[in-house]
Amino acid sequence: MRYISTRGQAPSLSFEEAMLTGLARDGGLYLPESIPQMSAGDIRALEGVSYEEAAFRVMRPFIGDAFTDDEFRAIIARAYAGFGHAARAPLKQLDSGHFLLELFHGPTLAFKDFAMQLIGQLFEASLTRSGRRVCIVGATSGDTGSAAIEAFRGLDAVDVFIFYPHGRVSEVQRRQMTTPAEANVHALAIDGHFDDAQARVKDMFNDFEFRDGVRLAGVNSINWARVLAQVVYYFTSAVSLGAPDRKVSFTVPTGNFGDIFAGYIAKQMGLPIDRLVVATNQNDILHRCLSSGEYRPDGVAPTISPSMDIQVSSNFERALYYAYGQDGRAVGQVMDELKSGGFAVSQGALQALREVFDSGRAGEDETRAAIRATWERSGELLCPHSAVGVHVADAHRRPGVPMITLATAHPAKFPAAVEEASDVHAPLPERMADLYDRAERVTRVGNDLRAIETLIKERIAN
Ligand SMILES: Cc1ncc(COP(=O)(O)O)c(C=O)c1O
Ligand SMILES: N[C@@H](CCOP(=O)(O)O)C(=O)O
Repeated sequence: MRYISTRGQAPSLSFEEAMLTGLARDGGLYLPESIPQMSAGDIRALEGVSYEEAAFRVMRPFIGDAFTDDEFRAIIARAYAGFGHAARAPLKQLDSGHFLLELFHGPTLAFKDFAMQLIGQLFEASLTRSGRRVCIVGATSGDTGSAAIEAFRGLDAVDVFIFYPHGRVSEVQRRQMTTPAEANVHALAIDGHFDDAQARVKDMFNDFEFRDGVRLAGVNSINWARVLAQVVYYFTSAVSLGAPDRKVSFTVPTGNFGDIFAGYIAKQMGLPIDRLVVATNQNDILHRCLSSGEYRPDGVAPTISPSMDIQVSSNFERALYYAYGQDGRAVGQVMDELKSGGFAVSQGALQALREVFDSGRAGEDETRAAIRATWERSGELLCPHSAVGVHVADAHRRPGVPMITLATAHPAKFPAAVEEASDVHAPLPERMADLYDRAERVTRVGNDLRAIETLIKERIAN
Protein backbone atom coordinates (compact mmCIF):
# COMPACT_ATOMS: atom_id res chain seq x y z
CA MET A 1 0.00 0.00 0.00
CA ARG A 2 1.41 3.40 -1.06
CA TYR A 3 0.30 6.83 0.12
CA ILE A 4 -0.05 9.83 -2.18
CA SER A 5 -0.49 13.54 -1.55
CA THR A 6 -3.78 15.38 -2.10
CA ARG A 7 -1.79 17.91 -4.16
CA GLY A 8 -0.13 15.29 -6.34
CA GLN A 9 3.37 16.78 -6.26
CA ALA A 10 5.07 14.83 -3.45
CA PRO A 11 6.71 11.38 -3.59
CA SER A 12 4.50 8.42 -2.67
CA LEU A 13 5.33 6.79 0.67
CA SER A 14 4.76 3.58 2.58
CA PHE A 15 2.40 3.58 5.58
CA GLU A 16 5.28 3.87 8.02
CA GLU A 17 6.94 6.70 6.08
CA ALA A 18 3.66 8.59 5.75
CA MET A 19 3.00 8.17 9.47
CA LEU A 20 6.41 9.56 10.43
CA THR A 21 6.33 12.30 7.77
CA GLY A 22 3.14 14.16 8.63
CA LEU A 23 2.49 16.83 6.01
CA ALA A 24 3.50 15.97 2.43
CA ARG A 25 6.34 18.08 1.03
CA ASP A 26 3.99 19.76 -1.46
CA GLY A 27 1.85 20.98 1.47
CA GLY A 28 -0.81 18.30 0.90
CA LEU A 29 -2.13 15.49 3.06
CA TYR A 30 -1.40 11.81 2.52
CA LEU A 31 -4.08 9.36 1.42
CA PRO A 32 -3.92 5.69 0.40
CA GLU A 33 -3.59 5.39 -3.37
CA SER A 34 -6.57 3.02 -3.33
CA ILE A 35 -9.10 2.23 -0.64
CA PRO A 36 -9.22 -1.40 0.50
CA GLN A 37 -12.68 -2.97 0.35
CA MET A 38 -14.54 -4.97 2.98
CA SER A 39 -17.21 -7.29 1.60
CA ALA A 40 -20.61 -7.75 3.24
CA GLY A 41 -19.25 -11.04 4.60
CA ASP A 42 -16.16 -9.36 6.06
CA ILE A 43 -18.35 -6.75 7.74
CA ARG A 44 -20.85 -9.29 9.05
CA ALA A 45 -17.97 -11.28 10.53
CA LEU A 46 -17.13 -8.33 12.80
CA GLU A 47 -20.25 -9.02 14.83
CA GLY A 48 -19.33 -10.18 18.32
CA VAL A 49 -15.56 -9.76 17.98
CA SER A 50 -13.62 -7.57 20.42
CA TYR A 51 -12.91 -3.94 19.55
CA GLU A 52 -9.24 -4.87 19.20
CA GLU A 53 -9.97 -7.67 16.74
CA ALA A 54 -12.21 -5.38 14.68
CA ALA A 55 -9.46 -2.76 14.71
CA PHE A 56 -6.98 -5.31 13.41
CA ARG A 57 -9.25 -6.46 10.57
CA VAL A 58 -10.27 -2.94 9.48
CA MET A 59 -6.80 -1.37 9.61
CA ARG A 60 -4.61 -4.29 8.50
CA PRO A 61 -4.94 -3.73 4.72
CA PHE A 62 -3.73 -0.12 5.10
CA ILE A 63 -0.56 -1.01 6.99
CA GLY A 64 1.27 -2.91 4.26
CA ASP A 65 4.38 -4.69 5.51
CA ALA A 66 5.24 -2.07 8.17
CA PHE A 67 4.45 -4.55 10.96
CA THR A 68 3.83 -8.28 11.09
CA ASP A 69 0.37 -9.43 12.06
CA ASP A 70 1.62 -10.38 15.51
CA GLU A 71 3.34 -7.03 16.01
CA PHE A 72 0.28 -5.13 14.85
CA ARG A 73 -2.06 -7.13 17.11
CA ALA A 74 0.22 -6.46 20.10
CA ILE A 75 0.34 -2.73 19.27
CA ILE A 76 -3.46 -2.58 19.14
CA ALA A 77 -3.78 -4.50 22.40
CA ARG A 78 -1.44 -2.09 24.21
CA ALA A 79 -3.18 0.95 22.69
CA TYR A 80 -6.61 0.12 24.08
CA ALA A 81 -5.64 -1.60 27.34
CA GLY A 82 -5.96 1.67 29.29
CA PHE A 83 -9.54 2.41 28.22
CA GLY A 84 -12.11 2.54 31.00
CA HIS A 85 -14.83 0.59 29.21
CA ALA A 86 -14.65 -3.04 28.11
CA ALA A 87 -16.40 -2.22 24.82
CA ARG A 88 -13.96 0.70 24.23
CA ALA A 89 -16.65 2.54 22.20
CA PRO A 90 -20.02 1.64 23.73
CA LEU A 91 -23.26 2.53 22.00
CA LYS A 92 -26.12 3.96 24.11
CA GLN A 93 -29.68 4.36 22.95
CA LEU A 94 -31.09 7.89 23.34
CA ASP A 95 -34.51 7.09 21.89
CA SER A 96 -35.95 4.84 19.25
CA GLY A 97 -33.64 5.19 16.29
CA HIS A 98 -31.09 7.59 17.84
CA PHE A 99 -27.89 6.24 19.38
CA LEU A 100 -24.89 7.82 21.03
CA LEU A 101 -21.43 6.40 20.36
CA GLU A 102 -19.43 7.13 23.51
CA LEU A 103 -15.87 7.82 22.45
CA PHE A 104 -14.66 9.29 25.72
CA HIS A 105 -13.54 6.31 27.77
CA GLY A 106 -9.85 6.68 26.91
CA PRO A 107 -7.17 8.12 29.19
CA THR A 108 -7.83 11.80 28.36
CA LEU A 109 -11.61 11.50 28.02
CA ALA A 110 -11.93 12.40 24.33
CA PHE A 111 -12.23 10.52 21.04
CA LYS A 112 -8.66 11.56 20.21
CA ASP A 113 -7.40 8.76 22.45
CA PHE A 114 -8.56 6.14 19.95
CA ALA A 115 -6.01 7.33 17.43
CA MET A 116 -3.40 8.87 19.66
CA GLN A 117 -2.93 5.83 21.90
CA LEU A 118 -2.44 3.74 18.76
CA ILE A 119 -0.05 6.22 17.17
CA GLY A 120 1.98 6.37 20.37
CA GLN A 121 2.49 2.61 20.14
CA LEU A 122 3.18 2.70 16.38
CA PHE A 123 5.76 5.47 16.76
CA GLU A 124 7.46 3.68 19.65
CA ALA A 125 7.70 0.41 17.73
CA SER A 126 8.97 2.11 14.58
CA LEU A 127 11.48 4.44 16.27
CA THR A 128 12.85 1.70 18.51
CA ARG A 129 13.45 -0.43 15.44
CA SER A 130 15.22 2.34 13.49
CA GLY A 131 16.97 4.04 16.40
CA ARG A 132 15.64 7.40 15.14
CA ARG A 133 14.48 10.39 17.21
CA VAL A 134 11.70 12.76 16.15
CA CYS A 135 10.34 16.10 17.19
CA ILE A 136 6.56 16.08 17.23
CA VAL A 137 4.68 19.34 16.82
CA GLY A 138 0.93 19.59 17.20
CA ALA A 139 -1.73 22.29 17.19
CA THR A 140 -4.70 21.83 19.44
CA SER A 141 -7.98 23.43 20.37
CA GLY A 142 -7.79 21.29 23.51
CA ASP A 143 -8.21 17.57 22.97
CA THR A 144 -5.56 16.58 20.43
CA GLY A 145 -2.92 18.18 22.66
CA SER A 146 -3.89 16.38 25.84
CA ALA A 147 -4.22 13.06 24.01
CA ALA A 148 -0.84 13.51 22.29
CA ILE A 149 0.91 14.41 25.52
CA GLU A 150 -0.61 11.41 27.26
CA ALA A 151 0.47 9.11 24.42
CA PHE A 152 4.06 10.38 24.13
CA ARG A 153 5.01 11.53 27.64
CA GLY A 154 8.29 10.02 28.78
CA LEU A 155 9.12 8.39 25.43
CA ASP A 156 12.89 8.59 24.89
CA ALA A 157 12.80 8.93 21.10
CA VAL A 158 10.32 11.81 21.03
CA ASP A 159 10.03 15.45 22.04
CA VAL A 160 6.46 16.69 21.85
CA PHE A 161 5.59 20.38 21.40
CA ILE A 162 1.91 21.22 21.65
CA PHE A 163 0.53 24.65 20.74
CA TYR A 164 -2.83 25.62 22.18
CA PRO A 165 -4.59 28.98 21.82
CA HIS A 166 -3.99 30.96 24.99
CA GLY A 167 -7.22 31.40 26.99
CA ARG A 168 -9.33 29.41 24.53
CA VAL A 169 -9.34 25.88 25.95
CA SER A 170 -11.20 24.62 29.01
CA GLU A 171 -9.37 24.54 32.33
CA VAL A 172 -9.40 20.74 32.40
CA GLN A 173 -7.95 20.59 28.86
CA ARG A 174 -5.28 23.13 29.77
CA ARG A 175 -4.28 21.29 32.93
CA GLN A 176 -4.11 17.98 31.10
CA MET A 177 -1.48 19.60 28.87
CA THR A 178 0.42 21.68 31.42
CA THR A 179 0.68 19.32 34.39
CA PRO A 180 2.65 16.34 33.02
CA ALA A 181 6.16 16.65 34.47
CA GLU A 182 8.11 14.65 31.86
CA ALA A 183 10.97 16.62 30.30
CA ASN A 184 10.02 15.60 26.72
CA VAL A 185 6.64 17.37 27.02
CA HIS A 186 6.41 21.05 26.03
CA ALA A 187 3.06 22.83 26.39
CA LEU A 188 3.02 26.17 24.58
CA ALA A 189 0.23 28.75 24.83
CA ILE A 190 0.17 30.71 21.58
CA ASP A 191 -1.32 34.17 21.15
CA GLY A 192 -4.15 33.64 18.69
CA HIS A 193 -6.74 31.00 18.00
CA PHE A 194 -6.52 27.39 16.84
CA ASP A 195 -6.28 28.29 13.16
CA ASP A 196 -3.15 30.35 13.94
CA ALA A 197 -1.59 27.43 15.81
CA GLN A 198 -2.41 25.02 12.99
CA ALA A 199 -1.06 27.44 10.37
CA ARG A 200 2.26 27.74 12.24
CA VAL A 201 2.51 23.95 12.50
CA LYS A 202 2.02 23.66 8.73
CA ASP A 203 4.54 26.50 8.20
CA MET A 204 7.10 24.48 10.15
CA PHE A 205 6.51 21.51 7.87
CA ASN A 206 6.88 23.74 4.82
CA ASP A 207 10.21 25.11 6.10
CA PHE A 208 12.32 22.18 4.86
CA GLU A 209 15.55 23.30 6.51
CA PHE A 210 13.87 23.40 9.91
CA ARG A 211 11.77 20.31 9.23
CA ASP A 212 14.73 18.15 8.27
CA GLY A 213 17.02 19.69 10.89
CA VAL A 214 14.82 18.76 13.84
CA ARG A 215 13.27 15.67 12.15
CA LEU A 216 9.74 16.99 12.43
CA ALA A 217 6.76 14.67 12.83
CA GLY A 218 3.07 15.49 13.22
CA VAL A 219 0.24 13.97 15.19
CA ASN A 220 -2.60 16.19 14.11
CA SER A 221 -5.01 14.58 11.72
CA ILE A 222 -2.54 15.71 9.06
CA ASN A 223 -1.19 12.27 9.94
CA TRP A 224 -3.05 9.57 8.01
CA ALA A 225 -2.67 7.10 10.90
CA ARG A 226 -4.89 9.39 13.00
CA VAL A 227 -7.71 9.14 10.48
CA LEU A 228 -7.25 5.42 9.98
CA ALA A 229 -7.63 4.58 13.68
CA GLN A 230 -10.92 6.47 13.72
CA VAL A 231 -12.39 4.42 10.87
CA VAL A 232 -12.74 1.43 13.20
CA TYR A 233 -15.55 2.67 15.43
CA TYR A 234 -17.76 3.43 12.42
CA PHE A 235 -17.61 -0.29 11.65
CA THR A 236 -18.10 -1.56 15.19
CA SER A 237 -21.08 0.69 15.89
CA ALA A 238 -22.79 0.11 12.53
CA VAL A 239 -22.36 -3.65 12.86
CA SER A 240 -23.94 -3.63 16.29
CA LEU A 241 -27.03 -2.02 14.70
CA GLY A 242 -27.30 -4.52 11.90
CA ALA A 243 -24.78 -3.55 9.22
CA PRO A 244 -24.17 -4.68 6.53
CA ASP A 245 -27.83 -5.73 6.34
CA ARG A 246 -29.10 -2.36 7.52
CA LYS A 247 -27.92 1.15 6.62
CA VAL A 248 -27.07 3.60 9.38
CA SER A 249 -26.33 7.33 9.39
CA PHE A 250 -23.80 9.20 11.50
CA THR A 251 -23.78 12.73 12.84
CA VAL A 252 -20.31 13.94 13.72
CA PRO A 253 -19.42 17.06 15.72
CA THR A 254 -16.91 18.56 13.33
CA GLY A 255 -14.03 21.03 13.39
CA ASN A 256 -10.93 19.87 11.54
CA PHE A 257 -12.98 17.30 9.56
CA GLY A 258 -10.77 14.36 10.63
CA ASP A 259 -13.41 12.37 12.47
CA ILE A 260 -16.10 12.63 9.81
CA PHE A 261 -13.55 11.97 7.09
CA ALA A 262 -12.83 8.65 8.82
CA GLY A 263 -16.55 7.93 8.33
CA TYR A 264 -16.17 8.76 4.64
CA ILE A 265 -13.34 6.22 4.39
CA ALA A 266 -15.49 3.60 6.15
CA LYS A 267 -18.21 4.24 3.57
CA GLN A 268 -15.72 3.95 0.71
CA MET A 269 -14.51 0.65 2.19
CA GLY A 270 -18.02 -0.74 1.85
CA LEU A 271 -19.78 0.07 5.11
CA PRO A 272 -23.40 0.85 4.19
CA ILE A 273 -23.62 4.39 5.56
CA ASP A 274 -26.69 6.31 4.45
CA ARG A 275 -25.73 9.90 5.38
CA LEU A 276 -22.73 11.49 7.08
CA VAL A 277 -23.94 14.63 8.83
CA VAL A 278 -21.44 17.40 9.56
CA ALA A 279 -22.43 19.14 12.82
CA THR A 280 -20.76 22.50 13.46
CA ASN A 281 -21.04 25.04 16.24
CA GLN A 282 -21.44 28.70 15.36
CA ASN A 283 -18.03 28.53 13.65
CA ASP A 284 -19.96 27.00 10.81
CA ILE A 285 -17.76 27.34 7.74
CA LEU A 286 -18.26 23.70 6.79
CA HIS A 287 -22.04 23.98 7.02
CA ARG A 288 -21.95 27.20 4.99
CA CYS A 289 -19.69 25.63 2.42
CA LEU A 290 -21.84 22.55 1.97
CA SER A 291 -24.90 24.81 1.71
CA SER A 292 -23.52 27.48 -0.63
CA GLY A 293 -20.28 26.12 -2.14
CA GLU A 294 -18.34 29.08 -0.76
CA TYR A 295 -15.44 28.36 1.61
CA ARG A 296 -14.43 31.69 3.16
CA PRO A 297 -13.11 31.85 6.74
CA ASP A 298 -14.49 34.92 8.50
CA GLY A 299 -12.98 34.84 12.01
CA VAL A 300 -13.32 32.42 14.88
CA ALA A 301 -15.80 33.09 17.69
CA PRO A 302 -15.17 31.50 21.10
CA THR A 303 -17.93 29.04 22.04
CA ILE A 304 -18.77 26.56 24.81
CA SER A 305 -17.56 23.81 22.43
CA PRO A 306 -14.03 25.25 22.10
CA SER A 307 -12.46 22.21 20.45
CA MET A 308 -14.58 22.96 17.37
CA ASP A 309 -13.66 26.66 17.20
CA ILE A 310 -12.02 26.18 13.82
CA GLN A 311 -12.48 27.89 10.46
CA VAL A 312 -9.61 26.42 8.46
CA SER A 313 -10.59 22.79 8.50
CA SER A 314 -7.52 20.78 7.60
CA ASN A 315 -9.04 17.50 6.46
CA PHE A 316 -11.63 19.10 4.24
CA GLU A 317 -8.76 19.05 1.76
CA ARG A 318 -8.92 15.25 1.77
CA ALA A 319 -12.66 15.32 1.02
CA LEU A 320 -12.07 17.87 -1.73
CA TYR A 321 -9.48 15.57 -3.28
CA TYR A 322 -12.14 12.92 -3.87
CA ALA A 323 -14.82 15.48 -4.76
CA TYR A 324 -12.51 16.86 -7.47
CA GLY A 325 -12.04 13.38 -8.93
CA GLN A 326 -8.58 12.85 -7.35
CA ASP A 327 -7.20 15.83 -9.25
CA GLY A 328 -4.25 17.03 -7.13
CA ARG A 329 -3.74 20.13 -9.28
CA ALA A 330 -7.32 21.31 -8.70
CA VAL A 331 -6.89 20.77 -4.95
CA GLY A 332 -3.58 22.67 -4.98
CA GLN A 333 -5.31 25.53 -6.77
CA VAL A 334 -8.19 25.91 -4.27
CA MET A 335 -5.72 25.66 -1.41
CA ASP A 336 -3.74 28.52 -2.99
CA GLU A 337 -6.96 30.53 -3.24
CA LEU A 338 -7.62 29.82 0.44
CA LYS A 339 -4.38 31.64 1.31
CA SER A 340 -5.85 34.77 -0.21
CA GLY A 341 -9.26 34.61 1.46
CA GLY A 342 -11.25 31.59 0.30
CA PHE A 343 -12.57 29.68 -2.68
CA ALA A 344 -15.71 28.52 -4.43
CA VAL A 345 -16.11 24.75 -4.75
CA SER A 346 -16.87 23.80 -8.36
CA GLN A 347 -20.44 22.64 -9.08
CA GLY A 348 -19.31 19.08 -9.81
CA ALA A 349 -17.29 18.84 -6.61
CA LEU A 350 -20.10 20.32 -4.55
CA GLN A 351 -22.52 17.79 -5.95
CA ALA A 352 -20.08 14.99 -5.11
CA LEU A 353 -19.77 16.25 -1.53
CA ARG A 354 -23.55 16.52 -1.16
CA GLU A 355 -24.00 12.94 -2.31
CA VAL A 356 -22.34 11.87 0.93
CA PHE A 357 -22.56 14.71 3.44
CA ASP A 358 -25.41 16.65 5.02
CA SER A 359 -24.70 19.46 7.44
CA GLY A 360 -26.15 21.61 10.19
CA ARG A 361 -25.12 24.00 12.94
CA ALA A 362 -25.98 24.58 16.58
CA GLY A 363 -25.73 28.02 18.16
CA GLU A 364 -24.83 28.42 21.81
CA ASP A 365 -28.42 28.36 23.12
CA GLU A 366 -29.27 25.34 20.99
CA THR A 367 -26.20 23.56 22.35
CA ARG A 368 -27.20 24.27 25.95
CA ALA A 369 -30.78 23.21 25.22
CA ALA A 370 -29.54 19.92 23.77
CA ILE A 371 -27.48 19.23 26.91
CA ARG A 372 -30.49 19.87 29.14
CA ALA A 373 -33.04 18.04 27.00
CA THR A 374 -30.84 14.97 26.55
CA TRP A 375 -30.18 14.82 30.28
CA GLU A 376 -33.88 15.09 31.10
CA ARG A 377 -34.97 12.73 28.34
CA SER A 378 -32.42 9.96 28.68
CA GLY A 379 -30.15 10.65 31.66
CA GLU A 380 -27.13 11.03 29.36
CA LEU A 381 -24.94 14.01 30.21
CA LEU A 382 -23.40 15.39 27.03
CA CYS A 383 -20.31 17.53 26.58
CA PRO A 384 -21.06 20.65 24.51
CA HIS A 385 -19.45 19.16 21.36
CA SER A 386 -21.58 16.04 21.55
CA ALA A 387 -24.61 18.29 22.22
CA VAL A 388 -23.93 20.12 18.95
CA GLY A 389 -24.05 16.69 17.34
CA VAL A 390 -27.31 15.66 18.99
CA HIS A 391 -28.99 18.95 18.06
CA VAL A 392 -28.01 18.63 14.41
CA ALA A 393 -28.77 14.89 14.30
CA ASP A 394 -32.35 15.48 15.43
CA ALA A 395 -32.96 17.54 12.30
CA HIS A 396 -31.46 14.92 9.97
CA ARG A 397 -33.13 11.69 10.97
CA ARG A 398 -34.77 9.61 8.28
CA PRO A 399 -37.47 7.00 8.85
CA GLY A 400 -36.09 3.48 9.14
CA VAL A 401 -32.43 4.52 9.29
CA PRO A 402 -30.81 4.52 12.74
CA MET A 403 -28.82 7.66 13.51
CA ILE A 404 -25.58 7.37 15.47
CA THR A 405 -24.25 10.60 16.97
CA LEU A 406 -20.62 10.57 18.00
CA ALA A 407 -20.10 11.68 21.64
CA THR A 408 -16.61 13.05 21.28
CA ALA A 409 -15.66 14.10 24.80
CA HIS A 410 -16.60 13.46 28.41
CA PRO A 411 -18.74 16.18 30.01
CA ALA A 412 -16.23 16.50 32.86
CA LYS A 413 -13.79 18.19 30.47
CA PHE A 414 -16.21 21.14 30.23
CA PRO A 415 -17.81 21.25 33.71
CA ALA A 416 -18.76 24.93 33.73
CA ALA A 417 -20.67 24.84 30.43
CA VAL A 418 -22.33 21.53 31.26
CA GLU A 419 -23.43 22.67 34.71
CA GLU A 420 -24.75 25.97 33.39
CA ALA A 421 -26.86 24.11 30.83
CA SER A 422 -28.11 21.24 32.99
CA ASP A 423 -27.56 22.13 36.67
CA VAL A 424 -25.62 18.87 36.87
CA HIS A 425 -21.98 18.71 37.93
CA ALA A 426 -19.87 16.27 35.92
CA PRO A 427 -17.03 15.04 38.16
CA LEU A 428 -13.66 13.94 36.82
CA PRO A 429 -12.88 10.25 37.19
CA GLU A 430 -11.08 9.30 40.43
CA ARG A 431 -7.70 8.88 38.70
CA MET A 432 -7.81 12.55 37.68
CA ALA A 433 -9.31 13.91 40.88
CA ASP A 434 -6.14 15.85 41.85
CA LEU A 435 -5.81 17.54 38.42
CA TYR A 436 -6.58 20.97 39.90
CA ASP A 437 -3.82 20.56 42.53
CA ARG A 438 -0.98 19.60 40.18
CA ALA A 439 1.67 22.20 39.27
CA GLU A 440 1.40 23.67 35.77
CA ARG A 441 4.30 24.17 33.35
CA VAL A 442 3.65 26.20 30.20
CA THR A 443 5.48 28.65 27.95
CA ARG A 444 3.65 31.59 26.39
CA VAL A 445 4.66 32.17 22.76
CA GLY A 446 3.79 34.80 20.17
CA ASN A 447 2.24 33.89 16.83
CA ASP A 448 5.62 34.12 15.15
CA LEU A 449 7.14 31.28 13.14
CA ARG A 450 10.83 32.21 13.58
CA ALA A 451 10.49 32.67 17.34
CA ILE A 452 8.68 29.33 17.63
CA GLU A 453 11.32 27.52 15.56
CA THR A 454 14.11 29.04 17.64
CA LEU A 455 12.43 27.94 20.85
CA ILE A 456 12.03 24.38 19.57
CA LYS A 457 15.66 24.18 18.42
CA GLU A 458 16.89 25.45 21.79
CA ARG A 459 14.73 23.03 23.72
CA ILE A 460 15.79 19.95 21.80
CA ALA A 461 19.46 20.96 21.96
CA ASN A 462 19.32 20.83 25.78
C1 LIG B 1 -14.49 17.05 21.65
C2 LIG B 1 -14.31 17.27 20.19
N1 LIG B 1 -15.37 17.09 19.40
C3 LIG B 1 -15.26 17.27 18.07
C4 LIG B 1 -14.07 17.66 17.49
C5 LIG B 1 -14.02 17.81 16.00
O1 LIG B 1 -13.32 16.75 15.43
P1 LIG B 1 -12.60 16.94 14.03
O2 LIG B 1 -11.60 18.01 14.24
O3 LIG B 1 -11.98 15.63 13.75
O4 LIG B 1 -13.64 17.36 13.08
C6 LIG B 1 -12.96 17.88 18.30
C7 LIG B 1 -11.65 18.30 17.77
O5 LIG B 1 -11.10 17.77 16.90
C8 LIG B 1 -13.07 17.63 19.67
O6 LIG B 1 -12.01 17.74 20.46
N1 LIG C 1 -10.27 19.76 17.87
C1 LIG C 1 -8.90 19.43 17.75
C2 LIG C 1 -8.22 20.27 16.71
C3 LIG C 1 -7.07 19.55 16.09
O1 LIG C 1 -7.58 18.55 15.29
P1 LIG C 1 -6.78 17.32 14.73
O2 LIG C 1 -7.78 16.23 14.70
O3 LIG C 1 -6.29 17.72 13.40
O4 LIG C 1 -5.63 17.01 15.63
C4 LIG C 1 -8.25 19.49 19.12
O5 LIG C 1 -8.93 19.17 20.07
O6 LIG C 1 -7.11 19.83 19.25
